[in-house]
Amino acid sequence: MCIRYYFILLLEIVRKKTRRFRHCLQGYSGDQSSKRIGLKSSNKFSKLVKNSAYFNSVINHGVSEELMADIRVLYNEFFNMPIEDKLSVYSENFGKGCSLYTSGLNKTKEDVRLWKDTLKHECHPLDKHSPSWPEKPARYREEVGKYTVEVRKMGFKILDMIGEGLGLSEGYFVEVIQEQLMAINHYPPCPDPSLAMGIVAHTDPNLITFLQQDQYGLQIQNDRIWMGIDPNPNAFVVNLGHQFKIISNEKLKSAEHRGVLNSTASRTSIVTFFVPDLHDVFRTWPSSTNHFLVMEHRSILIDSKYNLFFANHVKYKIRS
Ligand SMILES: O=C(O)CCC(=O)C(=O)O
Ligand SMILES: [Fe+2]
Repeated sequence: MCIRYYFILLLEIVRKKTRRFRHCLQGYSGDQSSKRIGLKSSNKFSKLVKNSAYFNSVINHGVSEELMADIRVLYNEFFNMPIEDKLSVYSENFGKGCSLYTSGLNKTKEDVRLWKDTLKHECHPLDKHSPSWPEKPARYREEVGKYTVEVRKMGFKILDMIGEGLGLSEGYFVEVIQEQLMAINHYPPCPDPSLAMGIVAHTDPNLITFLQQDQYGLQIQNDRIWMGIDPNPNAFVVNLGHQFKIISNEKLKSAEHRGVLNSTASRTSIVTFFVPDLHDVFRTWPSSTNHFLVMEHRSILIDSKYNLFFANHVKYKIRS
């Protein structure tokens, strides 16, 4: 579906309505930006996450490598299906439910084109959401269902470890996490990667994100320098979102990241977002924990500006 954008992009360049991204031509230069850690030692994990503005690549996470590989194959099949097979889930109305869309969500306001197709849907509870998932490939619902359950287990294990560092009781996040969403971003090879972006610089607005990837393309910003994240297909990249920054009193940071393109290989990132209801967080946050900022944000968030706050937050910041 992306290919039609090529011509739009060329036209925009001619009309000087867009610019070239030199940084897209940079390659992956080693695993400088993420620390690879196992899930054995919770202390080590919470310390690392606390002291690091970086993403962390998690290994020994408990999700089987076989399942991760199957999911990779499944999504490659999905995105390579004929358009007619994908049309049943195609939608440009980003809301609840399952949708497949090309480029960004707000094309008229974008000042950069995103060279990607994204499939997104909710995951939990499974029996409520899986009937809206794609019917093809035929094993989609069964396999992705298994995956969401495994990722959920891993997610709460990691959250418990981080929670320990914040003084929260075990299982705290199970009580407040309301939504588990998946976004699968497919970036086909781009004839000229300097004309477009995969996904522009942003921090995730949710609590925590778990990302599986197969090719280089994900970068994070550190001290104003963009650095590549190791594309280890068996690791999960754990990325703290803006909600974590709020509820941790800014002890934890959410890193700005983006996805760049390449001209030879396609790339797929399989991303799971955990989203708590912040009302629940504020209601249940233990009084023994220092939560000055939680209190400060409560007034901002628990009112009519709540939606606006997140809408503004996800508004992409374009940097070249
Ligand atoms: O594709 C990637 O590596 C990044 C995706 C991402 O940041 C997102 O979906 O929020
Ligand atoms: Fe993101």
